[in-house]
Amino acid sequence: MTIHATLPKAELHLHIEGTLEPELILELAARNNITLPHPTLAELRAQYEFTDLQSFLDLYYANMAVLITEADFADMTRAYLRRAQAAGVRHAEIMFDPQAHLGRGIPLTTAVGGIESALAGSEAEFGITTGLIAAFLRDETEESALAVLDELLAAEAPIIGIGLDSAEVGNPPSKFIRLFRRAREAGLRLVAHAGEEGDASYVSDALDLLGAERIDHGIRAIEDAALVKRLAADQVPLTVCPLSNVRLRAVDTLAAHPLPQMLSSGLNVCVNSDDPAYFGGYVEQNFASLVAEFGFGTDILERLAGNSIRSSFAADARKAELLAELDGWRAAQGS
Ligand code: HPA
Ligand SMILES: [Zn+2]
Repeated sequence: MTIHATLPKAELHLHIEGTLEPELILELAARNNITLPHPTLAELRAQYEFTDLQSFLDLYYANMAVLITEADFADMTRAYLRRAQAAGVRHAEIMFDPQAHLGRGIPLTTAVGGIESALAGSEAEFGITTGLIAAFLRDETEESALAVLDELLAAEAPIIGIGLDSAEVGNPPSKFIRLFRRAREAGLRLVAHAGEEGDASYVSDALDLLGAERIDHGIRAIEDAALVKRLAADQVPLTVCPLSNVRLRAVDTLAAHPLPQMLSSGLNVCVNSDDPAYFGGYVEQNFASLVAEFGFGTDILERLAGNSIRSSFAADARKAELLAELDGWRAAQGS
């Protein structure tokens, strides 16, 4: 195993629907008698050339059509956990898109039940502790999100928090103030995508208007020096996804990615895979690309992994256990 795979880490920015590999899409389509618009592996794979966030989202939502039964959701989730174990992931906080499934006529209980049945066995089977986050689609209305949140709460769905994803620009945090207030009152943790395609104001508004505890992406915060100072002072966690940013052209090249500048500005950044089946790599491949591009050494890898563990919503005892494992990893590097 490479050192990027042995590095003990938490993955905090992961859309479970974005882990559907093309092979599994075809397998589930066959199992459910669904005819796909791109029915062969070659044709399907040819669709994975994205020009921006929306061109990715169009395929991501279309491919979800193969998820019909609880077993489908469970198989997808177990495949991710198996792959994450090989990537050195020891704790995973997993987002899913309840509205995307409800919109296709799939009951919430099917999606949540299937994902949860895989998560329930994760610690024993894969050594990965987990948390489930319901992400709301920011291009749908706040009323829709509120209704789905109420349904999740009424069903006592095993979620630890809520997030905000999908098309960012034109759907700012101010649209979801009531949603986040209600989730906070229900005792849920709060995260939001911000500053992926949207400018730095999306990041500050997610903090100020929504009370987000963690920002997914946040890379465009770097354009606002005052915001960078604030994020550094408050050590706001930013779940950065380098290969995603390259594939969705949020940055021109990996060499142009702001991660090194974010690190030198003292920001609390960690590395994540976002939608690994779509963006060319799981989390250890994100680390490997960063090492190849920027020459990050053991100290930076340890800092990034430490940030991921400390920024997680895992219990304090679990965080302490993983930080001790990270110490052990560092010692084993002989430095
Ligand atoms: O990278 C993403 N950005 C926004 N919404 C998403 N939904 C799945 N992946 C993403
Ligand atoms: Zn994301």
